Amino acid sequence: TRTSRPQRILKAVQKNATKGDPESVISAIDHYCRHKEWAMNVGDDKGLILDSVLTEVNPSTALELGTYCGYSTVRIARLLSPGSKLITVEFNPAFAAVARQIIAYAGLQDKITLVEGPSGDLIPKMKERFGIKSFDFVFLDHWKDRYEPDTKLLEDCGLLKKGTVLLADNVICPGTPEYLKYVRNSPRYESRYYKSNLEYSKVEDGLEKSVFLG
Ligand SMILES: CCNc1ncnc2c1ncn2[C@@H]1O[C@H](/C=C/CNC(=O)c2cc(-c3ccc(F)cc3)cc(O)c2O)[C@@H](O)[C@H]1O
Ligand SMILES: [Mg+2]
Repeated sequence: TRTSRPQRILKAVQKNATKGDPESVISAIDHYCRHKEWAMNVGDDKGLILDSVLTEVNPSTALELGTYCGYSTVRIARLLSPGSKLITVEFNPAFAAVARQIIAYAGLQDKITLVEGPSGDLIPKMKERFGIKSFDFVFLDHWKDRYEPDTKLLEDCGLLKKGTVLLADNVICPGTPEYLKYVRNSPRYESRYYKSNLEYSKVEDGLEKSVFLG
């Protein structure tokens, strides 16, 4: 096909959403992916859990691993208080290019810094490059076998503090067994599973919320 799936999602946003209105961008993507073609956005069902955890944490500094088209980026940034920042990491330039346009369409570019590159290289540079002391909130939604190593890397780089909340997508489907084992068995985390369903489907999936205890 001539266009990519992310490009078709962007077109659906430009056609059906209102510029500067994040809610309409979220709805346009959800409608397109539910009725036209599936895509790996966190989606509306798990999105409600993401919203409730975000409202509870009210992070000043948030990190997202795996931007893709920017759906959860917009979902997170729309709930941030004035002056709060979200850094999102994406290593596929084509996906990053679409995400930038969707973020701009939602009018949230001032709250979001999209950094292109692999998380493994970028996490150690967060302090020096972005003046981050630590993150209040981390959303993990990139390659599933990278959740555990990147969490350990965030710890080692001193980017987690007492009370930092990690929220991980897809802990059931496709599944993140090593990550679950790590956060559920480590004395340094208080973990809880939020049952839901895979985006735009009836298959079970869920989010794992893990609070770093310091
Ligand atoms: C190398 C690790 N570091 C990375 N650093 C920066 N960006 C990264 C990284 N990994 C992956 N990415 C990016 O994150 C995104 C990858 C997400 C991987 N997600 C999934 O595989 C996924 C897959 C499903 C799924 C579920 C059921 C199915 F039948 C089929 C697919 C559902 C989801 O919600 C998913 O999140 C891409 O944009 C990729 O370019
Ligand atoms: Mg996901």
